[in-house]
Formats: sequence, C-alpha cells, structure tokens
Amino acid sequence: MVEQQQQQNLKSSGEQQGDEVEEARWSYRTDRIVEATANLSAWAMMRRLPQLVRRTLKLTWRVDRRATVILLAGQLVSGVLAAVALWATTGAIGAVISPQADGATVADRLREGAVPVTILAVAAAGRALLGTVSVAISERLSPRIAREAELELLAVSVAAELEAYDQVGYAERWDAADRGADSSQELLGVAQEIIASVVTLVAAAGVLAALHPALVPFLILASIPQGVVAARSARIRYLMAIESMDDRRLLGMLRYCLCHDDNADQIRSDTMAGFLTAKYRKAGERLDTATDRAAHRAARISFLGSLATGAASVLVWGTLITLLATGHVGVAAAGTAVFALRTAASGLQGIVGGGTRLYRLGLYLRDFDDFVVEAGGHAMRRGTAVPDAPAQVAARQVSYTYPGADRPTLDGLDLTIRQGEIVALIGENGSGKSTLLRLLSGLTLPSDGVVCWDEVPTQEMDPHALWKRVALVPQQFSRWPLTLGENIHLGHDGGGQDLVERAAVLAGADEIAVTLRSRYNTLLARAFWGGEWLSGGQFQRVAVARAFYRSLRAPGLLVLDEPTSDLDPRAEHRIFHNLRTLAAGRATILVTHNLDNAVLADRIVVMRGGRIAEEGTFAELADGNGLFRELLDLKHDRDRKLPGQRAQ
Ligand SMILES: Nc1ncnc2c1ncn2[C@@H]1O[C@H](COP(=O)(O)OP(=O)(O)OP(=O)(O)O)[C@@H](O)[C@H]1O
Repeated sequence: MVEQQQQQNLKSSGEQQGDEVEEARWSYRTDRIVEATANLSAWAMMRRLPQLVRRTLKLTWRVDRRATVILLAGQLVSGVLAAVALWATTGAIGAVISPQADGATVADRLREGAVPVTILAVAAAGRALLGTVSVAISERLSPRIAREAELELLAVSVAAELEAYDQVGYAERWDAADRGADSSQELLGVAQEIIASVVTLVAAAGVLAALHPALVPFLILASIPQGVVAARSARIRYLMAIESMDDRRLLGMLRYCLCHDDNADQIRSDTMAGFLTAKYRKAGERLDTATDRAAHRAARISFLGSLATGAASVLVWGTLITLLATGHVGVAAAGTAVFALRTAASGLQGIVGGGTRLYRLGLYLRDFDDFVVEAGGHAMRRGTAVPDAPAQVAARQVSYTYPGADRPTLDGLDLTIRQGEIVALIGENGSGKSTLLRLLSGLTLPSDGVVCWDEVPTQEMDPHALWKRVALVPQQFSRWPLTLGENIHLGHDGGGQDLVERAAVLAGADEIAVTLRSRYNTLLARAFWGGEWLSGGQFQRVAVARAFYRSLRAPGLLVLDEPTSDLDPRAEHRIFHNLRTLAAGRATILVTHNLDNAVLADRIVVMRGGRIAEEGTFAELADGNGLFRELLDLKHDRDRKLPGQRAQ
C-alpha cells in the first residue's frame, strides 16, 4: 500500500512537471552522418561484404592463426560434402523411383540405393561435425576479437591529446565507436555463416548447372529481391540507431543520475526523482516513436520484397517443370534439382541474412574506424626529451584557446616558477588558473607561446617521461576503486610501502589508515564487497598523499589545485606545514581561494581574464591597491560582519 502510494507520488510529480519538460534534444552533429548513410545503396552493401569478410578473417588470423585455418578448411570440406551429397541424391532417388517393369526386387533396389544413401549419410554427418567445430571455434574467438577492438579503442583514446575531448561531438563519436567495437563480437559468427552459405550455394549451383544450365540464372533472379530488401532494412535500422543516438545517451545518463550513489543524497533531498523520471519517460517515448517508424518502413519493404521473391520462385519452378515435361531432364535428375534448389535457397537465405547483419555491423564498424582515425589525428606528436627535476618551469607568452571558443582563455601570459619556490595562484572563478596548471604540467600544449621545463619546450618532451615528474592534485580528484595503498602509489610501487606511508603521514592520510579494517590494504570502493568508503575530506587527504608520493619518488613540478578545499583546519594546517618542507627541490604551484593560505607562498600571482594582473609577496600585494587587496578586503569585511548578522 505504502509502495503503491510512493509510486503514485513519483508518477504524479513526474507528470505534473513532465508538461514543463522541454523536448531535450541534446544536439549532436548527426545530420552529417545521417546524410552520408542515406546514400548507401544495396549495391554498396554487396560491394562491402567481401571486404568485411576479409577484415573479419584478418582479425581472426591476428587472434588465432591455427583456428582460422581450421575454420576455413572446414568450410571448404563442408561445401565439397554438400556437392557430393547432392550428387548422391540422384542415385538415391533413382533407386526409389526406377520403374517396377525392370523386374528389380526389393533387395536389388536396396543394393542399388545402399551406396548413394551411405554417401548421403556420411556427408550429412561430416557436415554436422564440421558445423559443430566451427561454432565452437567462433564462440571461443568472438569475445577475443571484440576485446582486440576495445583495446585498440582504449589505446587511441588515451594516446590522444586532451584537446580531443573538447571537440564538438567527440563523446558521441566515442560512444558510436564503442558500439562498433562491441558489435565486432558478432563479426566472426556472421562471416562464418556467410562463408558457409556461399560454399553451400556454390555446391548447389554447380550441381544445378550440371543438371541444366538454364536453372542457374533463375536462381540468381530469385535472390535479388531478398538482397535488396535486406539491405534496405539494415539501412533503416542503422539510420534509426544513429538518429536516436542522443536519446539513448540521454537515457543512459539519466539512469546514472537517478541511481548512482554519487547523486543519491541530492535526488532525495531535492525531491527531483519525478522530474528526471519524466525526462526519462519523454526520451523513451521519442525512442519508441523512432523504433515504430523504422519498423513500419522495414515491414512495408519486406512485404514488397516477399511478393517479388514469390514471383521469382514461380519462374524457377516453372522452368523446372518445363524442362521435365520437354524431356530435357530426367525424373531422378529433376528430383535432385528440387533438392539442389532447396539447398541453394537455404544458402541464399544464409547469404542474405548473414549479409544483412554483416552490413549493419559494417556500418557500426565504420563508426569505429572513423573514430580510430579521428583519435589518431589527435595522437600526441611530441618530442623524446626526458626531463630531470627542472631548475625552473616557465610559461613564455603563452596563449590558450579551447577548441570552438571564440576568444582565448589565456592571453600572452609569462610566468616562471623556480625550484624550491612555492607560487600561489589567485584569481576569480574562470580567470584561467586550472587552464594554466594544465599547460605547465604539459597536459595540454599552448595554442601560442611555449611552456619550458628549463629550456626544453613541453612539446619537445616525451609526455610520459614529463608526467612522471608531475605531481598533481586536481580540483576534481579521482576516487579510484583500489586499496588505500594503491590509491597512493597507483601502480608505481617502486617506492615501497615505506614511501607510501611517508606520503600518507605528510598528507594526514595515516590517520585514515588506522581506522580501516585492513589498513593500507583496504579496498576503497563501497560498490564491492569488503570495500570501505571515506568522507570527502578523507578522500582529499588521499589525493594529496598521492601527489606527495609521486613528488617524493620523482621530484619535478608539484601542482596543487585547491588541495585543501574539503579539509578541516587541523588537516589543512598539517598539509601546508609539510608542504613547506617538501617544496625544497621542487617547483610548486598552488591554487587557492582561501587567501590566508597564500601567506605560505614565496610569491603570489593574481590572474584576471586569462592574464596576470599582479604579482608579489603577500605583504606587497596586501599593501597595494590591486585585485588581491580588493579580494582580501572583501574577505575581511565578511569576517568582520555579514549584512543581517546579529551582533555577538
Ligand atoms: N574544457 C573546456 N572547454 C571549453 N572551455 C573551457 C574548458 N575548461 C575551461 N573552459 C573555460 O575556460 C575558462 C577558464 O577556466 P578555468 O577552469 O581555467 O578557470 P579557473 O580560474 O580555474 O576557475 P575556478 O576558480 O572556478 O576553478 C572558463 O571560462 C571556462 O569556461
């Protein structure tokens, strides 16, 4: 009863707000894809099939050569057995229908039929066995083929420059590519079905041609409508999938928002479940409409195709009857022709059915290929220099414009941080601080100007060697589903447990370790059995410990983007106190909105609108009349008294 009431509440609040839910079409650049795909014809499909089969075999070859050979040889033998079986059919039919007048006894007939029937039985058993073997091989190899594709996708994704993520529609194209990688799981099964069908068809057509060549063109004629229908249906389904891609992504996103524990508190406290559920329902309805439209179109085409196929079948059978009536083929041969026609028809069906699926997979694979090329275009093409701990890191006349933005976020900026120095970066929201940190760390490259570690520009360095010397606490730090120890060393465990614990002590994460069931071996993931969870501030201590660990292992640039935003005063004090000691031998840059923390810095740099507005020591800037002083005054004003605050 209570449940019913809750569901009713959810429904009615969703319905009530649903009216206001705008038709949320997250606009992606699908028009271009739709337009390109609409031009694909059945002929294009036919042309692509051999190439797709070749590609599948290449993939299979890469995964397991021996299995590929067995698979192909098996199909070949299976085809030969099909032809042999059809030939034996003539003998078997002859034994059954030869006229009684010959005076043949039952024993004679059985003797006559024994050989062809035995051949038939052996061929059928052989084909069945080969079929089982090839299914087993393809089931074993298919997941591996998909994994190869997924690994390729992951490799190009992580090898791309960060700016790739800022390209319009990049995430959408990644999704499409991911589906392409996933669908490659079906490739081998389908390609195998096509190869088997082709082999069967060739065998049957060969037998038919030998019985009477006139039968073959009709067989081909009968297959044309099926092929056209299949191609058109596949295209309709693919276009539908592309057109509704944004809705499917939206559904996925909403499911995540509604159910993931990241949002669980807010979903409840903001009573927004109904609002999001209404959006979900709307997107689902749009998807249903698109599916219905595609199903109707496919059904119409399929009906027309069936009519055409029926007409073509009449022609084939008419031809056979005529040939029999005019004595061009004998009765036994006509019987074999019937079997051959049925075999050929099943081969054709296999080709058309498999071809359709392969064609559709091919379209998804094209998304995969396109993305691999696109991401490859963003691959890091940098130098090979390997940096040591730099004596200084300098931005020289650096500008940075995000892809698609109409003005630069950073504009002709100069900044040098020397080893042993702590520089505090201050500025209002959106002034470009995080963007500058990314450039100094070599995560992105400047649109103009250079960032140099000593005298070597970041674009001339091996990025991985460079990042080994970067220790970063980003604003949005990751909470990896790993143990506490792993969350600190992240696989770079050469420093040993001592270094992990030293970093933890410096960041105050040692206090967390002692509260956990298995200390540093405790899994920090509540989604897994045995995992534990930390508070926001505790996780931030772990993130700082991670950066300290990296910096202890390979000193270089220490980058702290609001590293203590979630910390209590004691924890914050500990980190900044230890930072002073750690800073020796490193260039340190710290972003903070808490101006009091800037006291710790040797120098303060104040940013405004992507440029440096002023710089100096805390005392110099506090005595001045620039932005820093203004922000400081605002803070002191608030510290003294806020409007409406009651006097103590
Ligand atoms: N990936 C991105 N794509 C496009 N524009 C971006 C991107 N990231 C940041 N920007 C833009 O660049 C500007 C500077 O952002 P940045 O994150 O560097 O500011 P910030 O000074 O660190 O701000 P905050 O104090 O809020 O952290 C902002 O106007 C923002 O809209």
